[in-house]
Amino acid sequence: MATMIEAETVSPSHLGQIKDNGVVGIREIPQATKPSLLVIHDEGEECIVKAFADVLGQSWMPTTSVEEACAGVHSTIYGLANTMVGSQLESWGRSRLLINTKCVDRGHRLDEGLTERCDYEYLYTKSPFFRRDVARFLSFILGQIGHHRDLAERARTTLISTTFPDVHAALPNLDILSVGADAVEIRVDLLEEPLNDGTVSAVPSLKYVGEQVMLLRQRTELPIIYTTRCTNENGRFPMDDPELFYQYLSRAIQWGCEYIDVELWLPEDIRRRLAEKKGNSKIISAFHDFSGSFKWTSPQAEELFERAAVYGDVVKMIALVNSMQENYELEYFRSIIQTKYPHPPFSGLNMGPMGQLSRTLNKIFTPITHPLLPMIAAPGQLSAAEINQALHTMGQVPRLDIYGIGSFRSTTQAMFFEKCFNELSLPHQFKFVERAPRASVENILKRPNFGGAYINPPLAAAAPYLPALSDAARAIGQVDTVFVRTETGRQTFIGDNVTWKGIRATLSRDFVPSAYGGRAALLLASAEADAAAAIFALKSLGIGPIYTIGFRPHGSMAGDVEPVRSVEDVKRLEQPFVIISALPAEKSLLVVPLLKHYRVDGRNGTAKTSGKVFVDLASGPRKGDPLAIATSAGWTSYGDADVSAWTTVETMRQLVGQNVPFDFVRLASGRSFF
Ligand SMILES: O=C1C[C@@](O)(C(=O)O)C[C@@H](O)[C@@H]1O
Repeated sequence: MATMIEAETVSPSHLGQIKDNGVVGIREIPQATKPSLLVIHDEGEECIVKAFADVLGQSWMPTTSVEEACAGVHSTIYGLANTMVGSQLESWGRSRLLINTKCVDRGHRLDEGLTERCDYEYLYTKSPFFRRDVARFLSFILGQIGHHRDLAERARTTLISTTFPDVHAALPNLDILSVGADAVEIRVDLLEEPLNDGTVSAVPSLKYVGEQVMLLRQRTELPIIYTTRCTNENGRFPMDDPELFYQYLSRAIQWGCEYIDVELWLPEDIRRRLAEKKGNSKIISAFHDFSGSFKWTSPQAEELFERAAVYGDVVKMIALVNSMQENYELEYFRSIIQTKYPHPPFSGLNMGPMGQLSRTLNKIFTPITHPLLPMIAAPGQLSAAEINQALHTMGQVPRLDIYGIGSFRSTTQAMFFEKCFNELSLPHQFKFVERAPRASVENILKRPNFGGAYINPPLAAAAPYLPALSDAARAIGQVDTVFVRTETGRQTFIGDNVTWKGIRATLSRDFVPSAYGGRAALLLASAEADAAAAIFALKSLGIGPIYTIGFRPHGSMAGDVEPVRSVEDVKRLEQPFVIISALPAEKSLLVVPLLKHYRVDGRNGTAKTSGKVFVDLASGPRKGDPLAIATSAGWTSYGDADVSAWTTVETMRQLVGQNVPFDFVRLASGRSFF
C-alpha cells in the first residue's frame, strides 16, 4: 500500500531514536483513502453536503434513497434530506459513514432517534460559516489528524479548564486565554442553560451543549476535552442516573470531541460501551478524591490506576491533600507507575494549596487556569505563568537566550517572542543576531546560555557543527531551527526544519489531508532551495505528481518532481489541485497566467477536477497581488502571512515547548515575520 511519510518532531523521548548518522527515523502512516460518506441534511441545506465534498476534494450527489447511495461510487459523497430518511436507516449495510448535519442559525429541533442512528453529528452556523471547522471535524473523525499522538510526544502538556456558564463569554478572550494551553476543557456540568422562567437548568440540554461545543470548536484549533464532572467530584452533574453520563459522553464522541473525560466511578458497562464507541476520540479516565484521606502510598492507589487504564488513553488521578508530604508520596507513586506501566500516560495531581507543588511537577495534561476566567475549576489550580515561574525558581526552567539569526532585523518578531515569554512568565530572552558570512552560527551555538534559534535564510543541513538532524531537515537539505536537548547532563544541538510544517498546516486548514492524495501539484520557484520545504510538505500529504517550473532539480528530491520545460508541456499537464509559488516577490506575478489557465470556473475547470488551493510564499513588497487574482479566479488562497504564522506556532513549540494559538500569532503579528 502507498504510504505518506510523516516526519517526526524530535522530542526528548526521541533522542534515543537518533540513528548513528544523526537522522531521526521517519514513521510511515497508511495512505488515506477517499472516504465514503452519506450526509443527512435539513431540507434545502444541500450546501453543507457540497461544503463537505469540497473540503474532502471529492464529488457529491443528492439522493432520496439510502440504497442508491450505498450502490453509488464509493468516493462520491451522497446527501439525503432528513425528511426523506423515514424508515430507510432501520436496516442498511452501514457501508458508508453516516453523518447527521444541522444548521443551528435559527434554532433547531432535535431528532434524538435520527442522531442515535448516525455515526456522527455536525452542527454548524451559516452566518458565519466556518469552513476550517468542517475540515477539522472531518480530518479528525476520519483519523487523518492525530492530536493525541502529537501531544504524547511533548515533554509537558497542559489543558485550560474553562469554567464559563456560557461559551459566548469566553470567545472574545479565547486566543489570549489559550496561550500556553495544549487542549481546552469544556466543563459541560458548569454550563448554565437559561430557561424561560428566568432560572437555569440543573443539567443543560443536549441541544444547548451541542451548540456550546460547536461555538468553542469554531473559535479554537485546540483539541477539546469534554467533561461532565459529577457532584461528588466538585462538579454539578447529578449521579443518580449513570446513563445520563453515557448519553452526554457518547454524544460528544459523535460531535467529534478529541477527548472525553470518563469518571472511574461510572459502572464498568458504561465505561466499556464508551470505549467501544469512541472512534478517534480518546478517553481520559478520571478519578478525584475530595475526602482528604486518600493515600498515594496505599495499594488502592495502584489498583485504581490499573482499573482506569483498562479503558483510558490517559489516566488522571487527583486527590485533595493537607500536607507537603503528600506531594512527595505522589511523586514516588508517579515514578513507580511510569516505570511499571509505559502506557497509558499518567496525570496525577494534588488539590488544595498544599498540592500546588504537584501541579508544577505533573507533565501530562496539567490543568491550568487564567486570570480572565470567572473562577478556578479546582482548589489550588495555577495559571501557565505561575507554573513556569515556579519551575524556574526550582531550577527546572533555566533562563535561556533564544536567537533569531538572520540577514535582516525584524523587530516585530522580537516583540512577538518577548510578548509570549512575558505572557507565559518564561525567563528567556530573545536575541537577534545579524548573520555574518562565515561561521557565525557555530559561534552562537557555543554561547553559554544558548537555548535555540530560528535561522532565516536557512542553513545548509550539511553544517558540520550540527551533529543531529531531523529527517525533515535532512530531506529538505535545510535547517531553519536549532534546538537543544539535554539528556544525562549532555547537550545536543538538533537541526530541524519547521517551514514545511507551516506549509502543510496551511494546506490542511481548509482541506482534509486525503483531499491531496494522488492529485497533481504545480510548484514555481527560481531555485530548488526555495522549493524544497514545499516539496516535502506536499509529499507528506501523499500528493500525486509534483510539476515544477523555474528551476532544475538536482538535489535529493529531484526524483520526486517532474520539471515542466515548455508551454506544450503545460498544456499536457494533469490539472493541478494545488499551485505553490515560491518565486521571489518581484517575480510573483509570473504565476498569474497559470492561475487563470487553471481557473476554477474557467474553460479548464469542471466541478470535479478544478484547481483548488494557491499558496504564495513570497514576502516583501511586490508588484500586483497574485492572491487577490487567485481568489477572484476561484482559488482558495493563502499568503506568506499564513504560512509564517503556522511556522511560528511550530517554532515556539520546538524552541520553548509552548503552544501558542495560530490566531494569537496572526493577531499579534499582523504581518509576516520571516
Ligand atoms: O479533572 C480536572 C482537574 C481539576 O479538577 C483540577 O484539579 O485542576 C479541574 C477540572 O476541571 C478537570 O476536569
